[in-house]
Amino acid sequence: MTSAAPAVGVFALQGDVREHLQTLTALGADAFAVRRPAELDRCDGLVLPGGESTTMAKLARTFELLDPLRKRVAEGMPAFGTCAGMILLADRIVDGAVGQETIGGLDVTVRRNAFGRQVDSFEADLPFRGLADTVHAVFIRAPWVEHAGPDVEVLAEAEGHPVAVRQGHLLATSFHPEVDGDGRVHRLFLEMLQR
Ligand SMILES: NC(=O)CC[C@H](N)C(=O)O
Repeated sequence: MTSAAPAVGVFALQGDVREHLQTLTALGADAFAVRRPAELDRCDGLVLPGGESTTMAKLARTFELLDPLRKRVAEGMPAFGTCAGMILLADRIVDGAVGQETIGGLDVTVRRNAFGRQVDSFEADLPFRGLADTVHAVFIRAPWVEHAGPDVEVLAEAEGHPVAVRQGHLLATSFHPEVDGDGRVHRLFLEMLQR
């Protein structure tokens, strides 16, 4: 990094927080856990990890983070959601829990647990737009993008459905680049912070 390390929070009320913190730190970011609004205030950008999206939304509501998160994302703070994090960034959910809330911002409809129970978890090497080599993608009860609005750029697909998307300051993957990944997708996100 040429300038000061960007302050990148990882939503840490639930989910695979540690893997993201390690990946971001290895790439030179000032990475820290976000559990309170004051920690969110420090963020130049935010990662929403994998986990369980209904639980994450409920906890965010309980800990009075949901509305501050919506506000920061709506104001343009870069955010990167992986798996459950993608669901949290989506404007619309298919097969969500009744009344399931999201942060929103990404003009997509995501289908939860889309790849079906028989393949709850799988791995694939996927071409990824903007990256020279394929990305090793680990899917764990993953969503896919069922419908994407006109401003959404599809970066990767699996089984004919978008599994990595970008829209302006928002990046989301159905899979877990923080697990078994090489940091290239996180680096892409850190580049979005420099703009
Ligand atoms: N690995 C994951 O993040 C799974 C997401 C989970 N199926 C959900 O709906 O929240």
